Amino acid sequence: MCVCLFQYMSGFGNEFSSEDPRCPGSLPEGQNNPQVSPYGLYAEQLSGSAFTCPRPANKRSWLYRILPSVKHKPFTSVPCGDLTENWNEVEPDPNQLRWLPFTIPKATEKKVDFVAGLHTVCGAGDAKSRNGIGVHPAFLFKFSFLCVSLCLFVCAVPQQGEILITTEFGKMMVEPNEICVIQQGMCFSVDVFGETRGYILEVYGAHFELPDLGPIGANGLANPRDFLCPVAWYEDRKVPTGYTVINKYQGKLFACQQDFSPFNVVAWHGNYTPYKYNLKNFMVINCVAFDHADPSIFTVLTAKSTRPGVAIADFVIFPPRWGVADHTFRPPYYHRNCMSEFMGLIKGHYEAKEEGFQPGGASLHSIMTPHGPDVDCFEKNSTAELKPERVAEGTMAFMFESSFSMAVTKWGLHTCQKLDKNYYQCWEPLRSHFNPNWKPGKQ
Ligand SMILES: O=C(O)Cc1cc(O)ccc1O
Ligand SMILES: [Fe+2]
Repeated sequence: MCVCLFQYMSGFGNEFSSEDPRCPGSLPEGQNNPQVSPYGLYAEQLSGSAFTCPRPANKRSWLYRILPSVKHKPFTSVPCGDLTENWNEVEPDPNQLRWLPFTIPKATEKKVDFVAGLHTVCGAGDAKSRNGIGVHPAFLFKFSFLCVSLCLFVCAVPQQGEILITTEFGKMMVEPNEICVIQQGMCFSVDVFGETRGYILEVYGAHFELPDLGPIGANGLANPRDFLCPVAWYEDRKVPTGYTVINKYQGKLFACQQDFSPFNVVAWHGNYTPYKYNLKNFMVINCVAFDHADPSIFTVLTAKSTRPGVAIADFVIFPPRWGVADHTFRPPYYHRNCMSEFMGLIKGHYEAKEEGFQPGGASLHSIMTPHGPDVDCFEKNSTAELKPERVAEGTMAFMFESSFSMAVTKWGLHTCQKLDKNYYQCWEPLRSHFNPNWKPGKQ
């Protein structure tokens, strides 16, 4: 475990600025492109939105670096392993799907780095038209140096083991129950300190935003001040083997070599940055009268589509909270959804399925596929005394909810060998309680 302490700046989408303290004055004052930048640095812009995007959606950062990113040898294609964007590998499967915890390679086995540790389980859409998503459970043991520059927006959810993410903007230590977002084009590397597992959501063409709060008011859910962005940190070193930068481009991986560290940014400013967020800071809104509120009240981040209110992907959590609803079946309801629901469990037990859905595992309930509480949950909660009680204590389940109809990959259905073939059986014992002689007020 790494005990280094890192510094962060707080806020969501702020205009941040940061200088590595070893080089005071490295950020040019009053302009972005001085004829000669302080300390002889190169100025480089990273655009996260079209130049012409309206101001609230306009994102870019200026990086002042020892050498510019352009100084690299040509990219060549490298194997993608289990990372895919081929959504036609297997026949569509509309069933409720559940996976047992994905296996993490053991310390004795060969090292698995971040890229080799990614396995696409489901997704949809197309990176070329920049409309779609991919879900990649990640499990790896040891890190070998790699830099990854991705053409997408990545939301990483570590489930076991902390991950040290070095980016062009600085370093972030992200532990389970925290999430981090790396944005399109940002170069980063991942260090792990033992057996590590997590979930990655890749969004091809939209930024994650905080959801609107509507009638909730100005505060609540994920508050902007709880998002943390790294501070500038650079290294000026060469390694005999050179550096490999892996680029995910149009759904495929490419590698290039360069003889200097890509983490050579001495100072930067802008509103396009990586960030992390601790889920314990989520200010939970919940029903205090009756009925079960839709899980959209637990949305941490949303990547909006162009249709109002319809997300390419929402990142939703099921945090510890009080359940107090009167005369109500309190757990999730039975439902069929026009959205796809991919769920994972960071820790604890999920309220609708105390057993079977395990930390490090996953489930997928596709568009209009019926799902809901298992039989134990239904029977228990139909007769439970409705006193105020803590729900999901010590638990953190999450959902990637998407308007895309997701395809499951060959890896997800077969190769991983983690598909729980008996999942449907958790609803089999549900029996009819129908009583045709039922009279109002007599039950
Ligand atoms: O299916 C699930 O378990 C997720 C979910 C939870 C909830 O409280 C309401 C709807 C929903 O899809
Ligand atoms: Fe659901």
